[in-house]
Amino acid sequence: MITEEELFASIRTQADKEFPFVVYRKPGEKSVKLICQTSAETYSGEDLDTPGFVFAAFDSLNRSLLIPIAEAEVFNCNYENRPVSQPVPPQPEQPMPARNSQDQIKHEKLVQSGIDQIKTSSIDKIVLARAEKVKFHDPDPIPIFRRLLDRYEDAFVYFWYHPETGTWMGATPETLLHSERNRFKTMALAGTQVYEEGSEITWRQKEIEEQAIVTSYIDKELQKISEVKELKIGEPYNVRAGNLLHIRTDIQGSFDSSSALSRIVTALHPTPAICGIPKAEALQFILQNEEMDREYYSGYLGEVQLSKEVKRNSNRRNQENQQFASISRVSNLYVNLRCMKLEQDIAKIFVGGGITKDSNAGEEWYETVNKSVTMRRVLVK
Ligand SMILES: C=C(O[C@@H]1C=C(C(=O)O)C=C[C@H]1O)C(=O)O
Repeated sequence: MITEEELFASIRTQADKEFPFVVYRKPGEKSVKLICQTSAETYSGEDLDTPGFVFAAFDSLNRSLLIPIAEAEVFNCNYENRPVSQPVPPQPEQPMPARNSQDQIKHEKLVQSGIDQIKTSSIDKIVLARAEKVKFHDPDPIPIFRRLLDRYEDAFVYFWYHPETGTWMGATPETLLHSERNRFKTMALAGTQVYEEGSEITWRQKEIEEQAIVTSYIDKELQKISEVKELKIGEPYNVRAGNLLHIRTDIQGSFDSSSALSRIVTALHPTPAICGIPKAEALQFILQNEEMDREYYSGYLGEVQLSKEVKRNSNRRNQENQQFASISRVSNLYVNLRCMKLEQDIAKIFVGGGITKDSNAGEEWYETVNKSVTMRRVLVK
């Protein structure tokens, strides 16, 4: 364990060297982990077989990067969240985009073309995104990362740097895959509304359906993988992510061969929560129409095949509490949402939303503005 001061000093030292690193905290945990690569080398993370931390782009044709544990120093720190003043309803500290801005006109046009495409094709859902450029005042990324840690306890909060990708940060509510030994968990997350303290939560039919089609699509895709067994789909429930609420269904199962992990990830990514249904057609529409490179936004990131020591009690009589330690392999991958790329004094905040035949372009614009609040809030002086 290192102290908070040591943690931030180590990040600075590593950043000065311009060697790859990632520092992150998993949802609901106190411990912040820093993984510092000991060289500037580029390693590929495609196989999901080498223990390390992977950072994969949205478009699988682009490179997936890895910081291998064998090539890195790892530090852990118990981080004490500092209290945040949280105005209700939350007020973003950065100015919101102007009404009828160029960005708004452009995004609404894109969404409308998505709706038209859905109405005239076999596509059910397309997720369309944009990047919002926000100027920030303090070029030092560490205070921004600390505010992310303080504000978003229930998210996967990270700060990643690699010479190949530049600096990225995010606080994502979405798990792509957790796996331990031969068991895995994933989730279907969709539907968005602004969280308002104390008010009763109701969803429109459109949002309920949008989330349900994500669940059944994931179910169907996983069933196609022969190594996947014991698939269980939970009931949908509400989850809060910063200033927003979403509908979530938990999905779990087991697999019976070690190579199944990368097959599951290939089947899931890009999920219908960030790409669409059917996947190939939605992807093609996105790549042809979004007019931006998503880069690592809506890609995935996280721990791959890390060793975890598991202590198990022996069941044998007369050996009370005798423990056996064994090592299991654990992966924790998240979808890279509510994230931004930091370039000098400009933060590029990436935000998107799912479009179905019943969507409205104006509402979709506001959904992306609301989603941008997660990152705007931490870009203060
Ligand atoms: C695409 C994003 O979020 C995804 C899309 C959602 C939606 O369409 O309602 C909700 C949660 C996420 O699965 C994003 O945050 O950029």
